[in-house]
Amino acid sequence: MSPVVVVIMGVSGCGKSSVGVQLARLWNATFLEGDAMHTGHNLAKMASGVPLNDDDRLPWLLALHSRIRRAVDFRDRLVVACSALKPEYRHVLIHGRMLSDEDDVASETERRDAVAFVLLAPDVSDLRSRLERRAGHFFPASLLDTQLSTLRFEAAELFAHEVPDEDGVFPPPERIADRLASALLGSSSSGGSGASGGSGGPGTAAATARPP
Ligand SMILES: Nc1ncnc2c1ncn2[C@@H]1O[C@H](COP(=O)(O)OP(=O)(O)O)[C@@H](O)[C@H]1O
Ligand SMILES: O=C(O)[C@H](O)[C@@H](O)[C@H](O)[C@H](O)COP(=O)(O)O
Repeated sequence: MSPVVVVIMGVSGCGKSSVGVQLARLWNATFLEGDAMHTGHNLAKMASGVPLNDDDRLPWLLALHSRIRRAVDFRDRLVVACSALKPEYRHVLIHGRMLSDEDDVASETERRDAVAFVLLAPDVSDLRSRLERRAGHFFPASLLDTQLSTLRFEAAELFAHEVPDEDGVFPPPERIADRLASALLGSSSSGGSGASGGSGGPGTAAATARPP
């Protein structure tokens, strides 16, 4: 199954919302801002400088899962901005529960293939200055380190992994969105899963095709 849902993931300030809005426009999808679905408790906790834990995040991830599930079932394109920092969290987004023994059965694979994860990973110095410049947001720059230490992923989980180019420049949101949209439109017209034509090198949107 080609992707129906794209989750733009990564730590705070990496550009999830900026890329997500533009990708949704180009790919003709609905955009869902994950932060809009946090509980008041979670927002207040982060605003007070305390990072969320697994228990705080679970209801939020389940709420996002129900939107993702509906999009997959109805094949309604959806782009979601969500930190999705751990493999366990991404599993909840796709399947609506934590990892379990049943996870490798064929029906689960189809659902997994319908959801593409795109990791945005600017340099830490870039992230820090973006967060320090971002006025009026509930998320304090002081929490960036906890986000970076919580983030875990394997290349095979990702549809694309965006990093700075060889000159250390992170691409603008428009360029990332453009490349993602081309890869997604290519993957749906060819009927295949994952991105096609990526070089696999750093800085390449859609560089990492999902394994079959
Ligand atoms: N690719 C980019 N290059 C430079 N600045 C960016 C880029 N993407 C986002 N920004 C800026 O970084 C800040 C955080 O972006 P945002 O999209 O809100 O990130 P997130 O949703 O991941 O927290 C904003 O001020 C935004 O304008
Ligand atoms: O899982 C979490 O700890 C939060 O979701 C966190 O990752 C998110 O980043 C904040 O909500 C800040 O919002 P932005 O990511 O949009 O800056």
